[in-house]
Amino acid sequence: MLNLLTSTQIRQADSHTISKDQISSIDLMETAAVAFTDIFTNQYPQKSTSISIYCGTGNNGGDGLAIARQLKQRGYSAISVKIARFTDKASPEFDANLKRLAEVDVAPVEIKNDNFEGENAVVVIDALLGTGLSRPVEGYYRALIEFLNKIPAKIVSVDIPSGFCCEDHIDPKAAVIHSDLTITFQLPKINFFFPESGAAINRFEIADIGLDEEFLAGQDSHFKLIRREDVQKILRPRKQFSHKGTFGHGLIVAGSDQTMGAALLCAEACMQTGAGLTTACIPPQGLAGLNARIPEIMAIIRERSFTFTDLEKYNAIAAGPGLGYSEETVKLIKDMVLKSQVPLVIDADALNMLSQRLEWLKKLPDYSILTPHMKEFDRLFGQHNTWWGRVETAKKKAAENQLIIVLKNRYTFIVMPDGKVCINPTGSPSMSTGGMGDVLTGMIVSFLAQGYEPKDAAILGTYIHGYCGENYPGYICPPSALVKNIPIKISEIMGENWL
Ligand SMILES: NC(=O)C1=CN([C@@H]2O[C@H](COP(=O)(O)OP(=O)(O)OC[C@H]3O[C@@H](n4cnc5c(N)ncnc54)[C@H](O)[C@@H]3O)[C@@H](O)[C@H]2O)[C@@H](O)CC1
Ligand SMILES: Nc1ncnc2c1ncn2[C@@H]1O[C@H](COP(=O)(O)OP(=O)(O)O)[C@@H](O)[C@H]1O
Ligand SMILES: [K+]
Repeated sequence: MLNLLTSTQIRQADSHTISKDQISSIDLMETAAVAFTDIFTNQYPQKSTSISIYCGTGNNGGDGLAIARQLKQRGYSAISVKIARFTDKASPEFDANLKRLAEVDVAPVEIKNDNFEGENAVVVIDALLGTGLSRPVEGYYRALIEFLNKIPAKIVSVDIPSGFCCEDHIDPKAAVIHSDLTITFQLPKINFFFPESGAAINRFEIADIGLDEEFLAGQDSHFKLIRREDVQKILRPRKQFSHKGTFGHGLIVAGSDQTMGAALLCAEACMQTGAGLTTACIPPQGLAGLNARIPEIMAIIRERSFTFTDLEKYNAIAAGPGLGYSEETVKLIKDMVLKSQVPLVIDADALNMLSQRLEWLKKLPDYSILTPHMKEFDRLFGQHNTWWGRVETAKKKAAENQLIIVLKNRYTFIVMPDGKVCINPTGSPSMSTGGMGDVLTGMIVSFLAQGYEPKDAAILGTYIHGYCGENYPGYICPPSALVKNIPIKISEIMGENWL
């Protein structure tokens, strides 16, 4: 997994690379400017595009000046450079690149107060402030950021949107550039994955600047980004001499009168993800629908006051999707919490029951997996004002109770009992439609049934769920369509290894 680092750690990686590779800071800046320009010119190939580059006087501004020179040398003809000269301080690399700007025919304009001239460029490159941000942005910088956010130009930020805080709580009132594209150096920054960054980070791309990989991987960090190769390493091919018993039996306890679809989606996801057998425990009204829609699934009919007498025959159990919240369902889930010998996947209504009975947290089998969305999470662990706060609480609760918490969002956080937070990069807004979470639960329980370790099942389920959704060729991805794609998408990820 990719180790995600704080700004301080990235700065240390800069210094380490500079001393280890015996390159100068100005050379590293040049590499960064070239890497940025390569991506930028791919996005905006039209050389007549009018581009205004706003530079601060630190190293982010230094990058901006080097990028201006690069663009001009590559034939971009309508380049203007604006320097926000709000203090007398300037970094040596900024000064050096300002001198080098004379190599190309660009005369920078200095901005010294908030008397900004109109801006008509089609693209603005934002090189005002980078990871050196040490306090909230106020005064002229704030005014300039607010001014740029109002103009119609597309904004491409260098490294981070100016004013962006790379880790810890995000202040919604902070002045920050609203970028259309951020071209970030070496690693995505931790807060790129937090929903509050949505206004500042629409989309990001990574520019490799050659920092020492071993040093980056060796830094202490809780945050890891899941990559395709991690998932490929975990997935096992299905063996030749196998049979349905090889791939486990998943049980789905779900469904009620008005939400039977959740049970069907969850059970089908379990089957399509590869469990050898899937049984859905549903009320009698659901049986005809289940048999008609998914003949592969077996059913246990849940009459009033039903309890399990044979829980041990299942390799993995999920509870909650569309289950309903009644005295009987509470009794059923309590019984499972107390009796199950295997980790449970707890979702939806079962999570809501848990939030009223927090004493169950300690009683759940170790490595059980909770899959809350934001509202379910807050119902469980209290109201939170920030996602950073939510992740901190999740780390604490996962450790205290030896649980895995899959906190769902655009980039789902999988919080492990050891405090590690694995961030899932896959998924798309086409997946924001009811029933999507039920599919995720079915996929996770399926991987558990097949014998994957709980932490691997959570990673595989979440990554592949998002992968299926982001590759769906449509404006929305209906969960019932996603489910049908799962087997093809798993073999696509596995490549030649799928059999
Ligand atoms: N050699 C290196 O270290 C490299 C640095 N790079 C660039 O350097 C950037 C970091 O540069 P710096 O550390 O110079 O920092 P910045 O360019 O982000 O900021 C520099 C100045 O802004 C001041 N400042 C901080 N917060 C402020 C605020 N709220 N309001 C007004 N002024 C504020 C600081 O005191 C500092 O003088 C990265 O984001 C990246 O763009 C890249 O060129 C890669 C190589
Ligand atoms: N914009 C998005 N980008 C990526 N993934 C998304 C997006 N919207 C929803 N999802 C994914 O879809 C699932 C929705 O789960 P949930 O809210 O529990 O849905 P439901 O309760 O309707 O089944 C989560 O796994 C979430 O990560
Ligand atoms: K910037």
